[in-house]
Amino acid sequence: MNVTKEFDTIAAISTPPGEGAISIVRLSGDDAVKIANSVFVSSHNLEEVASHTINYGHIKDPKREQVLDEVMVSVMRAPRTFTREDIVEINCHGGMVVTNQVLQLLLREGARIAEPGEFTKRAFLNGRMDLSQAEAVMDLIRAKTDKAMHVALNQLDGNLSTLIRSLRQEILETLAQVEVNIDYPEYDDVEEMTSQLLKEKAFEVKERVSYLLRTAQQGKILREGLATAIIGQPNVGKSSLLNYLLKEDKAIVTEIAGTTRDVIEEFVNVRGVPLKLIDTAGIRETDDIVEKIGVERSRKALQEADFILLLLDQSKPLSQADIDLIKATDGLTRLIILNKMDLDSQLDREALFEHVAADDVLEISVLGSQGVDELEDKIADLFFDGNVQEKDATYVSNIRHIGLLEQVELALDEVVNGIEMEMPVDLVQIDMTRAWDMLGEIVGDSVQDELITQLFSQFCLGK
Ligand SMILES: Nc1nc2c(c(=O)[nH]1)N(C=O)[C@@H](CNc1ccc(C(=O)N[C@@H](CCC(=O)O)C(=O)O)cc1)CN2
Ligand SMILES: Nc1nc2c(ncn2[C@@H]2O[C@H](COP(=O)(O)OP(=O)(O)OP(=O)(O)O)[C@@H](O)[C@H]2O)c(=O)[nH]1
Ligand SMILES: [Mg+2]
Repeated sequence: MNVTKEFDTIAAISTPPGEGAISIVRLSGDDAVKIANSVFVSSHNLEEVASHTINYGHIKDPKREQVLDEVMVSVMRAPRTFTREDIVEINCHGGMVVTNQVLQLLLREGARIAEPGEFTKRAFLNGRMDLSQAEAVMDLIRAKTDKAMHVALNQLDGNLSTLIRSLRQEILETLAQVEVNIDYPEYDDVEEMTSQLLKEKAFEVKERVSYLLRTAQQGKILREGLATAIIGQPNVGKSSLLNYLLKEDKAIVTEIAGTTRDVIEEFVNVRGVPLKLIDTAGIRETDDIVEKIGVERSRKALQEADFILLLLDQSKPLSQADIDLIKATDGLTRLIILNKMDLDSQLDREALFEHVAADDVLEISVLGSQGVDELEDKIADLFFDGNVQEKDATYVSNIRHIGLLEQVELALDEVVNGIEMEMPVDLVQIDMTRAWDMLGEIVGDSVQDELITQLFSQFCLGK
């Protein structure tokens, strides 16, 4: 780790902007206590209070003899703190004006405004957590469902780190053994033995990396939500379905075809699967300029979606336009939904099954709340393979981690191939070492300064 450590004292407002009951201004660094004390008026002297205490008093601008706020101030002495530095947290009354003035005062007294994520960055640089744990802090804040939260918490606990470290350790031991064999060849067939060892280990580690990558698809969905486009012709009930799943009247529903003009996105949790639901304008030929743009956006949403709910109105005959949409979504992950089952059927099922598998078709009535439970079951089944998820399973959900693991997989493949092609051991060693390096990047044992800077800059201010 060669990111230069800075020990100046940083300050930021760590609570969300706006009105609240309390807001917290946080300081971290060597001078945190001194700076806070210089603006704190109280019977407690912060430089003398016991660590991990909270202390009542007032914040006062020493130059202007003006009291800014009545506060509670926590003092936490290094190293048993979040950043492993001295931390002071000033609990202000939760208004933006007062809180900002307190912050300004601290900056005047010698603190520097923190960059986004800088507190967590210090926790990382000071060795309190590794990179994947620091990334989990952000995931935790952004988690949109229980499951996503569990994945993040699990990663914050260091479970992914432990797994990655054990893989690294195994590679390292193998590489060490290879060195020993090369330096002290006791047997004639040492070359052969060494190759076999490398091949076996590369294979073993690769299996485990591949397994982790298989969890990634689900992990990514848990984190970002599954982009799910509701498409179909005008008036089939797309917006009605969105509202039903959301349990909220979000989108406008009318009996007029062409009601939805723009793409509407909403996040909804369906049996633990986080869906980013996208309601679209009904797709049809039209001369209306606004509707035309809407239809174009619908087609774009269709292309970008991970998952498609194609709605048909079963109270109408199957039209060429329906068939066109069925064809356009062929090969994509989709469900065909026949809506308006409360009405008499006009849709020829046999004609439909010429184009789609019966298994992919579901009959519902949004208005009559029929079949929607089955729809939710089906969505959950599709994404969790019908298995009950282990609550504590370790997922890889971070795109950076996924990219690195894919490279590790490739490097390990090269090891296996290299040996099968009887390449010299020292060349194969290079690939094995590369796999070790890239695993290190996940936990941050070997990363570039720029990457660290870039990663933490995505954090919230004050975190
Ligand atoms: N007011 C406040 N609430 C907060 C935080 C914070 O910084 N301030 N956190 C920030 O995100 C989270 C809590 N995370 C924390 C993690 C570690 C330590 C800490 O002091 N760790 C010490 C051990 C402390 C002990 O055992 O007594 C250490 O690791 O050495 C503190 C907070 C959520 N709530
Ligand atoms: N009978 C019946 N009517 C329904 C059902 N679902 C929706 N509708 C009605 O169908 C009409 C159109 O519904 P919307 O949800 O606006 O349809 P849409 O697909 O979003 O239409 P556009 O936005 O115009 O593309 C409304 O009058 C709904 O009340 C259903 O299951 N049964
Ligand atoms: Mg609509």
